[in-house]
Amino acid sequence: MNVYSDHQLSLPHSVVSIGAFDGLHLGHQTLINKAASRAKTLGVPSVVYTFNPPPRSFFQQTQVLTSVEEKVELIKRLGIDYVVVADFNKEYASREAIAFVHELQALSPKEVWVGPNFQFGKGKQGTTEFLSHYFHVNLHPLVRCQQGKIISSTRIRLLLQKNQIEHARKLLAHPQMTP
Ligand SMILES: Cc1cc2nc3c(=O)[nH]c(=O)nc-3n(C[C@H](O)[C@H](O)[C@H](O)COP(=O)(O)O)c2cc1C
Ligand SMILES: Nc1ncnc2c1ncn2[C@@H]1O[C@H](COP(=O)(O)OP(=O)(O)OP(=O)(O)O)[C@@H](O)[C@H]1O
Repeated sequence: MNVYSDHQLSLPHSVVSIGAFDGLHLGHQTLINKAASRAKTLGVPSVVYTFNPPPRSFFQQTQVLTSVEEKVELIKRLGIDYVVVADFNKEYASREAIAFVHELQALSPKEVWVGPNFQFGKGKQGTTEFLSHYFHVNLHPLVRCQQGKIISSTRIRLLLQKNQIEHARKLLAHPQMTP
């Protein structure tokens, strides 16, 4: 698997999944696995486009669940061909949504896979609906835990704060943590 910074990678075709993916929890893994399986079916490379630090930690100083090294390692284990890790800083966050679209166009995605709550661009102005004007966007349903609650990095952070480590681990479902 090859790792790139933003604006470095250009591909003739691909399937791309996008997100902060902090923690690379079971919901993230399911989304990325789906995108990877679509890439195989279409015979094109799979790309994960992510951000460092996670935007929520940049703006709200939230706890970071996985270092960028851990996140890249976990993505590698999912059998992804390329990872783009964008430096998320003040300059990057102030880019318009259309600038992000132009960057994605360099990857020539046949399909883009995100969750229904994905937003991007300055002030979160870019919606999945906006993205779908430019790409074939597939919205993966939000993965839930056994009790039916949506799995999210925010929920895992809260569990860790409450010292519910085992529960958090179950939702993270990292390969080395499952028996
Ligand atoms: C070009 C670009 C600019 C962004 N600017 C902002 C911003 O101004 N404020 C903000 O809260 N998030 C911003 N984000 C982060 C997104 O809101 C979002 O957190 C990110 O795309 C990851 O999606 P996810 O949280 O669904 O994983 C930006 C993202 C991109 C790609
Ligand atoms: N439970 C889930 N099932 C499927 N996809 C998800 C799930 N949670 C997030 N996603 C998708 O994965 C990508 C990364 O999302 P993100 O990093 O914002 O996750 P999150 O867990 O919702 O984080 P946070 O709680 O910090 O907002 C986005 O495209 C998002 O829509």
